[in-house]
Amino acid sequence: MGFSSLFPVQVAVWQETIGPGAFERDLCINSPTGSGKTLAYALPIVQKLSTRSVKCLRALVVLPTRDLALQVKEVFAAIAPAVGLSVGLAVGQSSIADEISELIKRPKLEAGICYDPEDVTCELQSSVDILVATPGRLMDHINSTKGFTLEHLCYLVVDETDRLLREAYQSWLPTVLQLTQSNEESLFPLANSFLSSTFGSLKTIRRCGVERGFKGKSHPRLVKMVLSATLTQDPSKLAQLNLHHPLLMTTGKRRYQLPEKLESYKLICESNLRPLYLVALLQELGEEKCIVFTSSTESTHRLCMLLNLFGDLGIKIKEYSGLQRQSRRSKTLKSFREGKVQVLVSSDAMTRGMDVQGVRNVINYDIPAYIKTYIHRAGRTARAGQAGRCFTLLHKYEVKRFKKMLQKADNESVPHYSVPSSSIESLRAAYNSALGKLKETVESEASRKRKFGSKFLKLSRTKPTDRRKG
Ligand SMILES: Nc1ncnc2c1ncn2[C@@H]1O[C@H](COP(=O)(O)OP(=O)(O)OP(=O)(O)O)[C@@H](O)[C@H]1O
Repeated sequence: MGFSSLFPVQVAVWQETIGPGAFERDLCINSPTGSGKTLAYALPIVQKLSTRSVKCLRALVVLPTRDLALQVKEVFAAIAPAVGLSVGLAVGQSSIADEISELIKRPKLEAGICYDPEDVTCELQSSVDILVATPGRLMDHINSTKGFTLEHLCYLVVDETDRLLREAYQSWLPTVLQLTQSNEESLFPLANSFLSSTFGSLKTIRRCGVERGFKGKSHPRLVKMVLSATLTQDPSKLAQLNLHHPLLMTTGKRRYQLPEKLESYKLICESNLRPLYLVALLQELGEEKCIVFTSSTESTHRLCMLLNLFGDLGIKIKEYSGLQRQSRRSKTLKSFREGKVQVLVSSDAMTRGMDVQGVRNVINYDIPAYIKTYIHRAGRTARAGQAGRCFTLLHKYEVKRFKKMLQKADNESVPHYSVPSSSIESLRAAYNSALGKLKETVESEASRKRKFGSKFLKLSRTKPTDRRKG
């Protein structure tokens, strides 16, 4: 991967997981954004599994979003094949049939014999040793994919833990924990009957020893690693993970820590002039890659439209938000990675975990509501020991709240950043004209939506089959 040495969190996790006494405890890792947490768990898992002799699903990594899962899969894909391990991906908004054929090995067809997918007696095997998944699609496979089993699972990673614990996603966590509990350690004596009735054909109760590929070795339980840059230390929340003598590994005394080379600035302006200040700031930053965060998908959409109506700013600006289709988002992200787009206007869909090389600046167009949000947004820059800047646009009445919020991350003073008033004045005419055009665009969008809505309503009053097509 071109790395010459390990980052501190990678060394610390390696020492805790490899060698005598390894993985005696589950690990809770709280380390700043961009500090290399992905490789910190990927390396020991791949190392540990490198001696396995039978292919089956032994490591599961769960992440909250599809783009994040893709990113983590790439990290595993860079190191796992070297020791003969395969990595799979289970994420929403992609064909489940294609995914199943990637994840499950069909029995070899002998001449003249056809494979019957309904035949429950035929043994299906996993094609992958490591699976990177989002919770929804993971549950789809658990509930309905023949041959998909967590019976052999040795490692469970819950990345962006605090975010994943907040969202229940069809009870994915209790389900995974139930399915991976060995019989003798089961707290639920009725688990077998519960599972067989709840999950249909599922046959995935854990057995120890041979089936998990650790004959004669000392790993009878499922090892868990949970990580975040803002990991919760609330025992009642962590209890959901049923951790085994958990060990907290953290970089500093504080829960919230910003990257060392991050510089935070505040830019004070009147609320109605924020777009002007933003444009002036973007012009100053030139072609440096930048992410502008807003507080909602709606304001992301409008702000991006407004910026693009400003006339030729000489910067390519695109929207990235939960309002868009996944395919559109992925395309935008690719262009941003490749440098074809310089500015992304984003809702919080982008805040967690995304790693894009060369992002030098982050701008909070709206003040984040919580320090956690600030940390994850700002953490899209100043990654991997690089320098980066985070600007927050504030009304003067918000300054006190902002200061208090940043104190939680040990950031006592945030300097002012000012843009020359001449830049603001020179942009006024373009701003007024852009506002006019924005009004027209928003109205025409709304009328298109209304038309589409009434068409959809008409369709929905016809046959149910037509409705599905609509
Ligand atoms: N040992 C290393 N040497 C140099 N670069 C590294 C090393 N390990 C990881 N990196 C790079 O550091 C960047 C950040 O890594 P990663 O995405 O794992 O951070 P993270 O701690 O998970 O951040 P976040 O909390 O935002 O998800 C990536 O671009 C990765 O390629």
